[in-house]
Amino acid sequence: MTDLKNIRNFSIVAHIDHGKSTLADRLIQETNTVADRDMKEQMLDSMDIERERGITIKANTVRIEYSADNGEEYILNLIDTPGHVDFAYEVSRSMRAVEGSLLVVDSTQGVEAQTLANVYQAIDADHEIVPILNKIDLPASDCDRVAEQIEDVIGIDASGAIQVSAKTGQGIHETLEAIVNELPAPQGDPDAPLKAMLVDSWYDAYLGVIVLIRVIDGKLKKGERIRMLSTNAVYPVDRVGVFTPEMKPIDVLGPGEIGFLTASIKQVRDTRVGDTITHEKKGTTDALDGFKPAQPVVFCGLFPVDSAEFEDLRDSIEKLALNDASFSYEMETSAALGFGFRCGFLGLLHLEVIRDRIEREYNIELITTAPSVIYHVYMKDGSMIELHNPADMPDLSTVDHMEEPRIKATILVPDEYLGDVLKLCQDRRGIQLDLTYAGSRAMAVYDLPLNEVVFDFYDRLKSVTKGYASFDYQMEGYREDNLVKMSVLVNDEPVDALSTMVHRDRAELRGRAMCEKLKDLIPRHMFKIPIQAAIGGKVIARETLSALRKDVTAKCYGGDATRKKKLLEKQKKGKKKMRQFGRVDIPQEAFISALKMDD
Ligand SMILES: Nc1nc2c(ncn2[C@@H]2O[C@H](COP(=O)(O)OP(=O)(O)OP(=O)(O)O)[C@@H](O)[C@H]2O)c(=O)[nH]1
Repeated sequence: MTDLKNIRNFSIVAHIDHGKSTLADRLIQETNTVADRDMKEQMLDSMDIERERGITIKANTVRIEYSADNGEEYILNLIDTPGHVDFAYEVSRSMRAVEGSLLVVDSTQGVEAQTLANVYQAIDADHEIVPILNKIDLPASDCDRVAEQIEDVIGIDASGAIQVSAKTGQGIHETLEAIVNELPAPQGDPDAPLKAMLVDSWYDAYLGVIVLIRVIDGKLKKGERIRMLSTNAVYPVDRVGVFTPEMKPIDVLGPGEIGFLTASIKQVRDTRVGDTITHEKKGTTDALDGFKPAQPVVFCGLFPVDSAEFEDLRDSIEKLALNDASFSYEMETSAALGFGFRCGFLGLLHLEVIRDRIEREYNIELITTAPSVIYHVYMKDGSMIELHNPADMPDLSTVDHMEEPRIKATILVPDEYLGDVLKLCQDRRGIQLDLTYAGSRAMAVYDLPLNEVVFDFYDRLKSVTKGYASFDYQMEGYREDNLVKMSVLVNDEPVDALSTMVHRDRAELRGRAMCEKLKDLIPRHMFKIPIQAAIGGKVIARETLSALRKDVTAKCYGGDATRKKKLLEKQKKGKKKMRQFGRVDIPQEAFISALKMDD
């Protein structure tokens, strides 16, 4: 057990790509926590997808031993936090497990929307904050300007900001010294009843569920029996340990320490992030401040392209859910797509990550239906339904009114692109709440319907600003609006997987755009195919896909058999990624592409 005054717990907050992971790697390397030969780039990003995409998804932790210039030995616990808006909830709870933050800002770029969102979370958690200006090795680095910006925009003192190059290692020693000298030591009572915070949990194929904890008071040893305060479930502890970053068993975790326990807990769902862990006997009854489980906000259907793979899909989804309590699923049947699952995600990135993993790790080709948010449908009889799937929309005559979820979005953008950003927000039914300037950049705050954002807002924002805008959001509750369900009919058959909720005023525009897109996406058939968008029974847009004149093999005159075979095979292959709706084959990509709006 380490003396409290020699422990420092911290996280790193930064905008994506400002160098958080590189800095963490460098701190680990400088203190020889990992032998140089074992040092892979981005030590903390352990999942393959994370490494490939260069994003940090799950919170990771490392314990660093550091001999400071004052001659004392310190334990520094770093909790790495995800950098993407979808995972804001994970950031907030990791923050509550530590006392300080390094605020990393790329000195060639400046403060971005994510920096703001994360640093406010750190301030909320009462953190001491050490500003760090990274990438000073680059010619475009401008530390004075960025330090001033940190003071203007965030409102913290940046005069002592440390100038660092996580690439060359410059400033790393100063950073370690600042962690020791400027961040506060944790407080806690080793003799009080055990009180530990459940920070995170995940599934490991060998060890079962691993629980990341921060001990507040008391001590935890292997072999003891613990109780989860929220459920009262009791488990015998098999192991306690720390991350170096490999898992290393230790005898006891004391106050102020961050480490893990395993306790033959069967699934991640049995552990609630933010929960209080204590001893079964003589434990504390005083739970940590309220925690709220992460709620999925975006829903979509996942169906196998090949319906024979349904059981494989079920298997993969169950396995993924074991490891990710914020991902929800239930079985769904679609008239068009057969058996599949309706799944809930924290946001679009989360959706993409899960979809990628199913396709890649389990080798199942998927059809993803239009993502939807949760609408509140108020019925004439006074009841309220949470609508997760437009296909389940009740008959309009029974509906009184509907509400949709709203967000508060913060966008930071260089002046010259501001006009395009305002237009984009306007087109997405946004209401401007605030518009301010910091240097040559504008900060726009908008109230926007979540529905208009989940699909491709971020992509559009990046494209109209050439990648210079940054964006962050938080949920703001529900508001009534004039919403309708738009169905799509292909060859007079409704395709439920293409139905979406839209604002009444935009339905025509949206419907027309969708029909035009589908006309390009659906291959021509031997017959004419009408493509229609409708609200209730009323058609609001229509396109016709003309018939194919000739058989693909017709020009072979039946003469060259191999060529004919080749053509047919090619056709078959093309078909594999399609699904049949009535007599029409619709390619997989149509389900997503048809919904992308080109504003
Ligand atoms: N020149 C230079 N490049 C750096 C420095 N620090 C980081 N980089 C580069 O900047 C890019 C982003 O760095 P990361 O450490 O992956 O950024 P991050 O903030 O962890 O990103 P997320 O994990 O997605 O949140 C990488 O290509 C790094 O090699 C630096 O000090 N100088």
